[in-house]
Amino acid sequence: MFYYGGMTPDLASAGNAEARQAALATLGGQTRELIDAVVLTDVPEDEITAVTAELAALTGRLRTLQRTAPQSFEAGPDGVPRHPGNAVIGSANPHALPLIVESTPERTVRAELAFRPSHEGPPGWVHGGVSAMILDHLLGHAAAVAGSPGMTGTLSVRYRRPVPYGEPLLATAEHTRSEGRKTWVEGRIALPDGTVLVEATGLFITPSGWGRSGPE
Ligand SMILES: CCCCCCCC(=O)SCCNC(=O)CCNC(=O)[C@H](O)C(C)(C)COP(=O)(O)OP(=O)(O)OC[C@H]1O[C@@H](n2cnc3c(N)ncnc32)[C@H](O)[C@@H]1OP(=O)(O)O
Repeated sequence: MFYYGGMTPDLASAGNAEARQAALATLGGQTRELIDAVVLTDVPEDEITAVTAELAALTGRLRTLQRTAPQSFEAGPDGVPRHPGNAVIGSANPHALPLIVESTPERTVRAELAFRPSHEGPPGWVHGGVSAMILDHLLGHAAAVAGSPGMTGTLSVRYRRPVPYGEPLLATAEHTRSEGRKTWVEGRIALPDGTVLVEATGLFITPSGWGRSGPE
């Protein structure tokens, strides 16, 4: 486990910290709804202007006290690692789906997901960079589950078919081999019937000084 710090000591204490994380996750979820509403809105222009003014006021309230350090990366009460600020899995990060990654007994990983309208790239389809980001994280998680946590060295993505948003999909990944600090992983995003839409292979490097759980 590693900890970036960033929370004041009183907030980091027990139940207080849990309640705060829950509140931040709720804020993150509401903001995701806002982002999609903005992307899809068709209200009249004067309403857009009025909402924009209200949002500016809300943004100002949140900016009155801002963290200067990243969110912590730590185990939750259920023992599952969590990183609320992460762009892929972070409950408190509106950019995150958030992806919920499960490990299998075979030490592979899987995540059920549905992209959002805000992930659009080509009209009606998901942006290729967003698919790559999801696979990057999932492959990294697979390397970690296999006992070789690391940073992405290379990521190769093959886009087989356009990826829809708003539909259930399944992402899976598994470790293929390791040599010293280098670990190769592969994964894919597929339709529920198994049709592969995007597949990726990645090389993850365990930086010197990291243990089997990440930075120490
Ligand atoms: C559970 C959570 C999952 C989270 C997943 C998140 C994934 C991410 O997004 S990580 C962020 C994106 N990646 C990065 O920012 C990485 C930036 N790069 C770095 O920090 C460093 O270059 C790092 C850590 C990859 C390698 O640094 P370092 O440990 O000094 O490696 P170094 O000693 O030079 O090389 C070790 C070996 O790896 C190889 N290698 C290093 N970098 C690369 C690379 N990019 N591509 C291919 N091979 C590489 C070297 O050739 C060497 O091989 P060999 O042992 O055969 O000679």
